[in-house]
Amino acid sequence: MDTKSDNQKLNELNNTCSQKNRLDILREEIDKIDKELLPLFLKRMDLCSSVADYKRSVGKPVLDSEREKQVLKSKMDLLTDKSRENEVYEFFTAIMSISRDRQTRELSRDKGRKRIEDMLNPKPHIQNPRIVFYGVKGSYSEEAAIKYFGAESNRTNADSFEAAFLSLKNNKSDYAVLPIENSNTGTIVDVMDLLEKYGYFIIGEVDIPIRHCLMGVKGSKVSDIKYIYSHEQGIMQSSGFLKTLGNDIICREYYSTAKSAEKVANDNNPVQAAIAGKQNAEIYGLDILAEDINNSDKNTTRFIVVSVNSEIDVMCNKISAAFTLPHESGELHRVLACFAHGDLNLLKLESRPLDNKNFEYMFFVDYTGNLLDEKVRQITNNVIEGTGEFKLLGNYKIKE
Ligand SMILES: O=C(O)C(=O)C[C@]1(C(=O)O)C=C[C@@H](O)C=C1
Repeated sequence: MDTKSDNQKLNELNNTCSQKNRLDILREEIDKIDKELLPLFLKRMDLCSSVADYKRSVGKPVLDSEREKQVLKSKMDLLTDKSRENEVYEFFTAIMSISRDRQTRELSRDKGRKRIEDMLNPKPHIQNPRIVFYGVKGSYSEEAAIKYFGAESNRTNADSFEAAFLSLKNNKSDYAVLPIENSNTGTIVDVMDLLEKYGYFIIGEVDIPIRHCLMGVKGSKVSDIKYIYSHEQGIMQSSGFLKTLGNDIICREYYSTAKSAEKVANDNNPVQAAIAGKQNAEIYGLDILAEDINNSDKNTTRFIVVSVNSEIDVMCNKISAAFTLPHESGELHRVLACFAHGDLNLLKLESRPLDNKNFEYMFFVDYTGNLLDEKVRQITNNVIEGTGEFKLLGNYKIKE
């Protein structure tokens, strides 16, 4: 057996000891430098926080690429040893990224608080309002508009979600009715994004049961159909039925369910059909080829009523918001604890991937409460403190 001599063992021990001492000495040096760096780093961050205040007051964005280039170049110019350029570049790039994150967080908290103030500045509900709904005549949004405002209401349609927002912006309409969530397929994020972009408010909601039908031109039969048009949600929500038609059918995503019915009627071709709500068959003169084809008979879409102004009053009992979180463990738990400790019931929590950050999410919440109530405002402010970006979307009355 190959055993080590005592000398060998002693040498190894000495080596380890001296190596360990050496490491300790080096680490002590690092600690000393870090001690000097720390207050400087904090001071720099505080200055960046003041820069954020300035940027908010003049409406400048956080990122200033030109300034960042300048900062990096000035550090490169200071270097005599050019072989160190990369590490210095990375060091200052990281510092500026941290300061940008802090500025963004601060500005977004201010925005969140400002949004609460805006919400507390309500306007009275408009009598005989002009309504804009999404899609063409016969769309589920029109059905929702009728349910909320009545069959006699003054309605016009918008070809896209954004067109509906523009109609509000240009004072062509008083309220917009738009889909926000489907019980099968979840939140309609584009509408959420537009609410944020325009800074408008949800002032009400209405649920519409979705009962898709397959419809074609007069006299057509299911066996004739080769092309089926519908909104992507209509196709997704009827996937079970579509499978029974076999593989030869081609599904084509179209602007909306009602617009698909209109297209089939206009093309007047017996090989085409549309998936849309029953009322469209009558409106566009089509035959219903199959009824109630959606996967779930509980399929419901929630629509929101949007206004430029908040209409908060004492009857409002539901708050909708969206937020991001720092990507660290326990962050969501901390935010949810704010709702639990404040005794506010969380009605919905849904997460959606963020476009620009892989595997980071935007959380959508609905919770009970009225922001006229000081306690609810306090809890909402606590939530804002714990989140990255916070978007308050509305405070309104839960549908009857
Ligand atoms: O000078 C600014 O505008 C800052 O906000 C500071 C700073 C930095 O950390 O140096 C941060 C973000 C900007 O993109 C540029 C520079």
